[in-house]
Amino acid sequence: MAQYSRISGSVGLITLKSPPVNALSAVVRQGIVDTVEKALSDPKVKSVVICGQNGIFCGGADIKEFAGNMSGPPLVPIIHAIEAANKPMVAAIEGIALGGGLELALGCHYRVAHAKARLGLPEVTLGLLPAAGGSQRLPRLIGVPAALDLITTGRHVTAAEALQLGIVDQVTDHKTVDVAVKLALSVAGKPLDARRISTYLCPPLSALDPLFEEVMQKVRQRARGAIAPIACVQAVRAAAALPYAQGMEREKELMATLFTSGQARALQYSFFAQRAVSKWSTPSGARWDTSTPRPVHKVAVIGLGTMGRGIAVALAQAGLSVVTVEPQEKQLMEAKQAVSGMLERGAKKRGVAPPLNNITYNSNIQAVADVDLVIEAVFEDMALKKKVFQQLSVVCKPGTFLCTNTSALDVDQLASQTRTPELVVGMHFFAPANVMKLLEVVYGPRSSPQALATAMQLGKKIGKVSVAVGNCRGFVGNRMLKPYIEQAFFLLEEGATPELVDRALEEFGFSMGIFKVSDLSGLDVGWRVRKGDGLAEPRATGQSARIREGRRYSPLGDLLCEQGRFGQKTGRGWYQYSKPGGREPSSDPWFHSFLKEYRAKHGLVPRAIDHQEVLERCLYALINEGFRILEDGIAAGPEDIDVIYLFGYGWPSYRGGPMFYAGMVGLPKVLDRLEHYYQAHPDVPYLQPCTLLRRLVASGSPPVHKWREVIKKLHSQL
Ligand SMILES: CCCCCCCCCCCCC/C=C/C(=O)SCCNC(=O)CCNC(=O)[C@H](O)C(C)(C)COP(=O)(O)OP(=O)(O)OC[C@H]1O[C@@H](n2cnc3c(N)ncnc32)[C@H](O)[C@@H]1OP(=O)(O)O
Repeated sequence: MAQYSRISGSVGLITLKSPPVNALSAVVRQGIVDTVEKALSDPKVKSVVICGQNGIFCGGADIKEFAGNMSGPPLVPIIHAIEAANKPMVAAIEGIALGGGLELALGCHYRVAHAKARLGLPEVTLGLLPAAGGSQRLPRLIGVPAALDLITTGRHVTAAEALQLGIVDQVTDHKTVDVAVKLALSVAGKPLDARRISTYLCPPLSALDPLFEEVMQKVRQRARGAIAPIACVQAVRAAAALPYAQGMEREKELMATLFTSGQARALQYSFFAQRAVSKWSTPSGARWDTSTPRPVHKVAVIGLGTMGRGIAVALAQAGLSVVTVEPQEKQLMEAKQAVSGMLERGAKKRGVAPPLNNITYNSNIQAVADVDLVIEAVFEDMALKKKVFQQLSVVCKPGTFLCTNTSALDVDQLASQTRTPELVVGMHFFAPANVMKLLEVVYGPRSSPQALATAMQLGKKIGKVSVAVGNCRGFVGNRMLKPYIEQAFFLLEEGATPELVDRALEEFGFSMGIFKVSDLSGLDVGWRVRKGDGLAEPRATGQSARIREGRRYSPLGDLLCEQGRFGQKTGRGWYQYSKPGGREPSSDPWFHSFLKEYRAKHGLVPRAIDHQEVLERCLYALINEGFRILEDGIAAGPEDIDVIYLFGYGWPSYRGGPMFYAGMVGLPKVLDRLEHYYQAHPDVPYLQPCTLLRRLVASGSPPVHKWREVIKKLHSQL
């Protein structure tokens, strides 16, 4: 709703009231219509201030409404009425003015922002464009290049930047509403024509066409298949080229296409999924709202390899006190230099002082005696990790949470090395740990709800999207990756090339195909794991060379590693590079003839494989494993899996995550294709459709937000 009052004798004050972010729901929009009418018809009122309650101006349109039938008064005429008013309208912006919230403010004749406010048009991140006049008013106000930047990226700007760009007229450290009222009093009765942004001409550009061509090219490259950024450029182009009314028509037309698109649905789903994962629960009944985290001020990081360094940086940047431990003096010194460099570069980017003093460097594990929480990040070796946990159990003060950054090992085995297994959880960061947003927080059967809640809270504090997951080999992300990679290997055996597989995946929207990713992260990583599992040993030639434990196995990755081809770091992998450490992959004739020989040796007759098959086999195998994870209770819901893939594995955001994507494709189709491929490859268990998928299809393929009900029923029957 919106509340109306009159203050300082002649100022009408309209307060948006719709917690938590004063989104413009139908009720709020109706409230604005009613209160604006009241203010304009009250002869005592000479000017009007619009603000939001609880220090928040407005978070934009109510995103929840987009999924249903939109009712209530539309926003565009409301903003037109405000701009056309014959009394000065002033927006008092505290907290945030985003999307429709900023568009509402742009309809006002003046804008005052609090110094801590953030403003932006983030519609593009929801698969939309600013269709309440934002795409037409912002370029008229701040010029085409700056508007293109804000609208196509959706980035938020600070009040200071907004002032510099000309989005707001004034920034204050004091009470924003008081300052806005003062301004409203001072401009009462003054002419308003020059304050109506829709009447402005876009600041002229010498070469409009080349500019838009250049921007469009850049945006297309960055968007990698997303349609909203393209539509945003087209809408701004209309602002630059057309009179306002025609520009608004174009804005509406473009929005109509986006509004009903699958991409918008996916992006809006992922907005809510991101928030849903913070409301975690476990099969044993622990929940986010009944578990109290303990405050964490001082954290230790054990091991300063690549992961440990990134974790230390992330913690220090969030203002935590960090104790690092690296027993090798030389490694310790190198790490100190590297970490300081990372902190300095990060601080320079953010325009703050580097938090160098937040970190101490130690070679003795005794240094962690008084920390609140430890994150172990030593080499991925169970025996080594067990030793560290035994030591931690002795050295740390009682009550210290002990976390491991393992990417796949059994958290419970590590917990059993300590006297307090209830305080042990996994905190699985993704490389580079100071950049990647994802954190898998892994609870074992003995982890306490408080330990889980504390790790989740710490993740949030350091800016991660944290997802609580159960303990199993590879947890959620890496467990699902296994069938995906396996299919990619099989496709090479059957006739595909790394180039073909990667192209199909990149056209789908991944920034890199699986073979390029494998070259980047190092083929030896998977090789070590396979060797540890007893899979990668040389076998006799013939049939048995491609069978392990009764199932189909491709030794292609092992064979490359045996040749010392570890990817980018050795300059050779699935592709070749100009030098060891080179970054630009190019097709490698050696690999192609090796593959040819390999197929011939194993009697494999290559066939034509198209993009469709690549996508179906790689992605549906991954999705099938996702269903198994849900079945096993390792992830609480499809949103958890999707958020993990969106933030940790480069899944294209406009496809919503693998589980959402399965729903978009249609569960019956996914089931049908898996059945087809399993029939063709009965020695590949990952292709066998799992029970939950079958159950969902049998229950009419409900939408993704209803899957939890089916999962619950399935669990109760098991
Ligand atoms: C044939 C078809 C024709 C089509 C024609 C269609 C016509 C339609 C025209 C409509 C034109 C409108 C144009 C305007 C569009 C928009 O405005 S889109 C929305 C733009 N705004 C945003 O993207 C902001 C989104 N929110 C955020 O970024 C953050 O939430 C925040 C505001 C910065 C606050 O962050 P934080 O403090 O970290 O809190 P959160 O946990 O993120 O959020 C708290 C709760 O608030 C909910 N929420 C936030 N924003 C919205 C919103 N805009 N709508 C609904 N709900 C919102 C969020 O989900 C959290 O909820 P809970 O999890 O339940 O607590």
